[in-house]
Amino acid sequence: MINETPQVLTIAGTDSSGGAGISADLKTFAAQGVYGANVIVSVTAQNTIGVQQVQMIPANMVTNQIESVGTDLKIRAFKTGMLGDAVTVQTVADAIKKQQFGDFILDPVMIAKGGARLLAEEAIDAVKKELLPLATLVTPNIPEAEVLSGRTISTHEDVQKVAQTIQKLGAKNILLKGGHAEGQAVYDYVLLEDGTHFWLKSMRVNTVRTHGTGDTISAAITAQLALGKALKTAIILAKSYVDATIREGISVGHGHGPLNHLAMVKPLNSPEVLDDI
Ligand SMILES: Nc1ncnc2c1ncn2[C@@H]1O[C@H](COP(=O)(O)OP(=O)(O)OP(=O)(O)O)[C@@H](O)[C@H]1O
Ligand SMILES: Cc1ncc(CO)c(N)n1
Repeated sequence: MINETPQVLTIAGTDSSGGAGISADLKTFAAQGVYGANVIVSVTAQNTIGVQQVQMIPANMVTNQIESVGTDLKIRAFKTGMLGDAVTVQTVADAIKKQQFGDFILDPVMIAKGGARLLAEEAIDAVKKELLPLATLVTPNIPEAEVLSGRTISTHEDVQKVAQTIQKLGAKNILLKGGHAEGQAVYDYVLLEDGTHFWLKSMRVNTVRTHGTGDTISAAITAQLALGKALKTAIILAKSYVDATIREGISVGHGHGPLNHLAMVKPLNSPEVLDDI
């Protein structure tokens, strides 16, 4: 008998250039060895240079996609990415409360690398009130953490204080990603539900090919939780994965290029091809 394949879900937007959003999530899920389902809340005309257009999907279609997944698949963990507007945030919150999808990783996507808004200003309150309290882990980058907390970050001490403020808003566990800071090392900070914390330090890769790094790390954590890892282990494994996808980069597009999601997949062991034996 075949054991049931671990199944996960992403609820997010598409990126026509294939590097971020749903594309990054599904590639990450596959590379991490889990089965990925996808609920699409928005379609973006986007490339490595910027976001040219955003089209939101109607609320009832978002609800129906979530119900279709819920009535058939056994989702062990799920994540949200770009949610676009307040109606969609509310729709997703209402729909996921009716499901048993396991651990919820909330990636509070707000602004794309090129500067385009992926979450309306008026939707920020809805994310804080409706989604933060439901999440197992929230994964803001520095600007997103500043918006959620209403405080600014310039030092490592600020990072810790901001994470504590976000926890007081109702978030259980926080991964505050440090990619947007400066310096030769990147420091991600994790504050856990029990009040313990740790830093993940890695060397910064000098590259512009960082499109979808946030999507990728949150998808990898989702996958590792579905595979049964404890949260701390899942975060560490996911960080190692995103680091490899940046380090072993590929060359696509003219701007912030995508990651190499297959960085850790070993080349196949090819057979020798013989005319005769
Ligand atoms: N140049 C880099 N070199 C090494 N690691 C990086 C680099 N940039 C980002 N990271 C890592 O990638 C992960 C995502 O961090 P970041 O702060 O860039 O998220 P993000 O802004 O949400 O990403 P995006 O908006 O592209 O999806 C973190 O673990 C961070 O440490
Ligand atoms: C659709 C989409 N989701 C998330 C991001 C952030 O990486 C992006 N650029 N586009």
